[in-house]
Amino acid sequence: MTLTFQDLGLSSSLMQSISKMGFEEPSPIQAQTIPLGLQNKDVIGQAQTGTGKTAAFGIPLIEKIDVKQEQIQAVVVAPTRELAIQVSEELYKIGYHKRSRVLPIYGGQDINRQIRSLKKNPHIIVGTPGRLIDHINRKTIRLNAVHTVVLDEADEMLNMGFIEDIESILSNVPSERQTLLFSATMPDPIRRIAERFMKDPELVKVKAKEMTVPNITQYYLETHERKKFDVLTRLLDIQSPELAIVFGRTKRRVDELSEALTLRGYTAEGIHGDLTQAKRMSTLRKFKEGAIEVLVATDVAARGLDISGVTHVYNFDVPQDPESYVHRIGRTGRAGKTGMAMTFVTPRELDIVKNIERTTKRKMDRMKPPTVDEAIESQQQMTVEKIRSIIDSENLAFFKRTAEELLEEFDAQDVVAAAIKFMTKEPNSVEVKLTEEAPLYSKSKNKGRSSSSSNNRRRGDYRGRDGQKKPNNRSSSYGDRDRGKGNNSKRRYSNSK
Ligand SMILES: Nc1ncnc2c1ncn2[C@@H]1O[C@H](COP(=O)(O)OP(=O)(O)OP(=O)(O)O)[C@@H](O)[C@H]1O
Ligand SMILES: [Mg+2]
Repeated sequence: MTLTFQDLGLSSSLMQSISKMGFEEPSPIQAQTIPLGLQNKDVIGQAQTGTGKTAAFGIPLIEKIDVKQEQIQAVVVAPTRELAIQVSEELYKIGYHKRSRVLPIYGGQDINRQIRSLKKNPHIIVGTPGRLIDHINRKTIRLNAVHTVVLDEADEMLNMGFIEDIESILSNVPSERQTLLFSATMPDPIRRIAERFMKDPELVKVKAKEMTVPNITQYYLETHERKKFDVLTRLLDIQSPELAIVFGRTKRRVDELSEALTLRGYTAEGIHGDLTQAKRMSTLRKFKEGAIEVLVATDVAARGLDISGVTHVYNFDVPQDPESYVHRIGRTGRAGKTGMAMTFVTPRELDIVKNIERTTKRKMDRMKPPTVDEAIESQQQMTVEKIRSIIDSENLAFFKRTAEELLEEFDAQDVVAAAIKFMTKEPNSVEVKLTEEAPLYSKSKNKGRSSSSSNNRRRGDYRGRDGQKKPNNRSSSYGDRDRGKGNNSKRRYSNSK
């Protein structure tokens, strides 16, 4: 029998919130972490992307909040502003009926306004390390009543150079506390933090044969650097994703790709660490609302992002290492939904695919780059479907006389063919500029080569949050067989079974 949230002995106000959020049953990491959290045990949690780690710590954390006590009782530390916002929104929803107060605290926001918000006695704060330290130093935050600390995406905080800040935060909260740490990997510095600052932590590692969830179908396409862009646009035409994320290796790449896609008639925008906070937020908002179909991003920019409705991930440039592959494709196939991931590799990069497959213990299927004809064919197919649905649903009386006239003059087949041609998106060959990237060499072959995107790994990169997407009726006949399955309003995990 599967465990229910009821079995976990949650209070009625939390049960109410959880059911309003549409969660039917706990995900595996939740089933294991929530009881430990409620027993005040320290926990180190590791689980696949998109499997509900936020609620895994959020539910016990909020259960333990005493709303009558007007003090900060829990601190969640997250690597970026967008992630801090995303986590605090999820905690707000979980604590909605309990009326617990959550405040996100991050850099780039007016500090005086934050100080005023802090005076309103939030029960929980979710902050980025730098800004939390700032408030600790200014003594504008009182942490003496904190009984729970959560470190979310600890390895990412390490990558971003926050390790000392985290140590300093942990030294500033009462030692009689519970600490929960979530990390995709456990490099030594994180292990040391666990040894130094945690009490007998219980390791909750959701056993998964594979690092990636099974509901993402994974493909690789062998293609030459110069052909990648055409392959991408053909795939976009054929697969017609609802929302797609295209990953590029560098910031320049992201800028050039989003510009090139726009020139070719796609609604695309890019996010990376050099853009202003306001710009990144507005781009993410548009993407969540469906006003942008294609989001082009660097690895770090998209980490942890929980955007519902991302159906396709394209690795325009092969990812640096297996971990970044796992995080990239993990932007789709979240909460049990299905997704597709396509990784472009140049012939010299084929080793990297092998290496990823070895690490994730999952084979990628080979997909042949589509030809122009296939792209046109599928566009035609879409036109035909459009015509079918117009015939089914619309009153065409007004157009019939003209149709008769045309049919008197021409052969029926010619008339229909002309109409299909007119309605079908022609392949667009507007010239675009893309600077070539050198192939990435497999690490095992070429140790010590510095990573070309490491300059993206810096403070203040960002994430965003789930949103609703406008309905999109486009459909296609190729490559997206699983699309839309599982997008029902009840949210259920199927990837654990
Ligand atoms: N029990 C549940 N049933 C259905 N949906 C859930 C459940 N728990 C969480 N979700 C939803 O699943 C989505 C992914 O959750 P979350 O962002 O916490 O994943 P994560 O494990 O932290 O992923 P990442 O490793 O990418 O950070 C969210 O939209 C969340 O609301
Ligand atoms: Mg997360």
